Amino acid sequence: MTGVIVIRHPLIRHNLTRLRDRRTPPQEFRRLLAEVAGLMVYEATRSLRVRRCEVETPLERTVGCELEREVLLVPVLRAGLGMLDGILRLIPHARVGFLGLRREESTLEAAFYHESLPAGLERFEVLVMDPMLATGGSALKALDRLTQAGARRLRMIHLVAAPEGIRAVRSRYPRVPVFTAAIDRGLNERGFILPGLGDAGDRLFGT
Ligand SMILES: O=P(O)(O)OC[C@H]1O[C@H](OP(=O)(O)OP(=O)(O)O)[C@H](O)[C@@H]1O
Ligand SMILES: O=c1cc[nH]c(=O)[nH]1
Ligand SMILES: [Mg+2]
Repeated sequence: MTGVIVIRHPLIRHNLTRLRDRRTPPQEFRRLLAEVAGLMVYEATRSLRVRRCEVETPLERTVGCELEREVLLVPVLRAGLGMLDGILRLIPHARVGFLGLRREESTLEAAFYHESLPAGLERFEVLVMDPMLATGGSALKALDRLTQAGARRLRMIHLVAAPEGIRAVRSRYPRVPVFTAAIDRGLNERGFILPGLGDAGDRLFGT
């Protein structure tokens, strides 16, 4: 599928398996999720544009490069928070915005309950993070809101994606790349990803 990048690094695959394991407790789940997110961001930011700049070394002036645009990280609450620290470790100068979305259990419809975004989203490279892409309803709401607020350069980063969610995002946002560590088989009747890893938010926060 074009625009969908499955990052299959051995360390990511190893840790993802630990995250899938039902016996992994919240403390370990949190650590592993942050670690995998950090490993994924290297690939997810590979195509960020840089521009030439000059730098003075202790010995002489030379040419280097710097990121062309500011980076904005947007974790989708709650589960996206589990990816934030791992990504911030690699992009410490990034700004951070938040979108709070909760999927209603019976309808699987996602509803907003929080938003905190900087002004002038046009100037950012926006990296939206959420470990789970299931029906795609939450991702679409997040993308709709961010584009409505002016974001032009967006990329999604997930841990586990269902084909249903990928199709939903790619059909409405064909130019937004989707990075994931795995594409799973599909959804069960309650909208959970199979085999998946269960409810990421609950496992992260022990609820
Ligand atoms: O693709 P979808 O069908 O919309 O499902 C995916 C969403 O469901 C989960 O969040 P949830 O609503 O459980 O909130 P939480 O992170 O607070 O647990 C997950 O973190 C995604 O945001
Ligand atoms: O499998 C799923 C689907 C939605 N949200 C989750 O946390 N897990
Ligand atoms: Mg949840």
